[in-house]
Amino acid sequence: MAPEIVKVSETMVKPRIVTSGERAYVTFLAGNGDYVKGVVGLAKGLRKVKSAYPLVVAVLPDVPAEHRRILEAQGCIVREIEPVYPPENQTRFAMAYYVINYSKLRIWEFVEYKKTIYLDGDIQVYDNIDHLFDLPDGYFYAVMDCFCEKTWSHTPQYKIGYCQQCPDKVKWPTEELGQPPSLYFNAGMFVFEPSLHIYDDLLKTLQITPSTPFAEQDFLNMYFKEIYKPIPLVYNLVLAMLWRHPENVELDKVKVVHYCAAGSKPWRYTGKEENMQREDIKLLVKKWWDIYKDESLDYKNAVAVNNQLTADAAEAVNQLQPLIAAAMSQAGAVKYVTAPSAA
Ligand SMILES: O=c1ccn([C@@H]2O[C@H](COP(=O)(O)OP(=O)(O)O)[C@@H](O)[C@H]2O)c(=O)[nH]1
Ligand SMILES: OC[C@H]1O[C@H](O[C@@H]2[C@@H](O)[C@H](O)[C@@H](O)[C@H](O)[C@@H]2O)[C@H](O)[C@@H](O)[C@H]1O
Ligand SMILES: [Mn+2]
Repeated sequence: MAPEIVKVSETMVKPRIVTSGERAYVTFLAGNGDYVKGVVGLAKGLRKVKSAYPLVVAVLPDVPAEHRRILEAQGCIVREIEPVYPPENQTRFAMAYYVINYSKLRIWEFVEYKKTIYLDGDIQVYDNIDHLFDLPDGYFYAVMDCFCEKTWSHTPQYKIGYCQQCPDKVKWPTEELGQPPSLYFNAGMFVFEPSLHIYDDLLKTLQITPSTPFAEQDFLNMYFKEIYKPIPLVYNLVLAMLWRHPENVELDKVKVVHYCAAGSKPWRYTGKEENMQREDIKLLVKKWWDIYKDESLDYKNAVAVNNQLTADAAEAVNQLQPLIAAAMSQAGAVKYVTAPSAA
């Protein structure tokens, strides 16, 4: 039986006055390596789709001052967080570096925002998704993951070829393995509400939860299991879906692309890894680079363009003013039109 995917309306049902301070996109940056390029690309992509909300970057202490400067120069709000480590145990993570991803949990402390959308640094937004902030409060929204990549080879679902993306292809053997796995989301993108209460409980629960191969992604799936609501795949295309479940993907409708397949990080792309010579992968990597290299999307240029447009508009009103006054005096009206002062 197919899981119920939340119907997302792209137009607000009732326009609600929201002070932009209530909402923000949040991403996470660790280390002094090249992920900073991913975050710069994300900041420019959100600007290109005219998102109305800021991008907050939660940085670990090891992110160098130069990288923080680059991000601030791109209009990001940079906030330092302390690392979060899972309890000591012998887990082998699917990727050794996943251990740092538990630090993502710090973003529940960002309670100056009522509603936030988390995006990995290896994600790009190609269509405006601000409407997701209007999803009803009290739930955890994210896109369902896929179990078919080798990174899942430690799981029973991988071993029997079961995937939640096609639950009828290989039936889950309940008599042998009990209940099928609960719906499982990819933790590279999710809509959530920061809360100090949840934050404290997350950290407390983490300390008594043995770590598992997909680190904080497994933990978040366990923790939010009761309130998780799947949203359409267009909001987080995990690249492996292109070759594992092409029947579920309409690439021209995809709004958010998650470059998480091995070898697909655009800023490191060599095309040598498996699947990386696919035409759709090459196109998506080029799309990412087109935004990353587009200087008109740099914060300083975008602000300059915006200021110029504002000044031009004020000048146009000033030039129109006497014509309006003359027309109104001819029409016998005596009221005087004053132009808005130039910003
Ligand atoms: O060296 C690193 C590794 C990871 N990350 C952050 O942690 C997120 C999750 O890691 P990654 O996206 O590589 O995991 P994947 O989605 O590929 O499994 C990244 O997107 C970055 O935001 C980072 O900043 N530096
Ligand atoms: O720390 C665990 C990570 O787990 C997830 O990545 C995985 C997952 O998507 C698998 O399904 C894919 O097979 C794999 O390629 C991919 O790396 C999140 O994207 C990332 O943000 C982070 O939570
Ligand atoms: Mn990722």
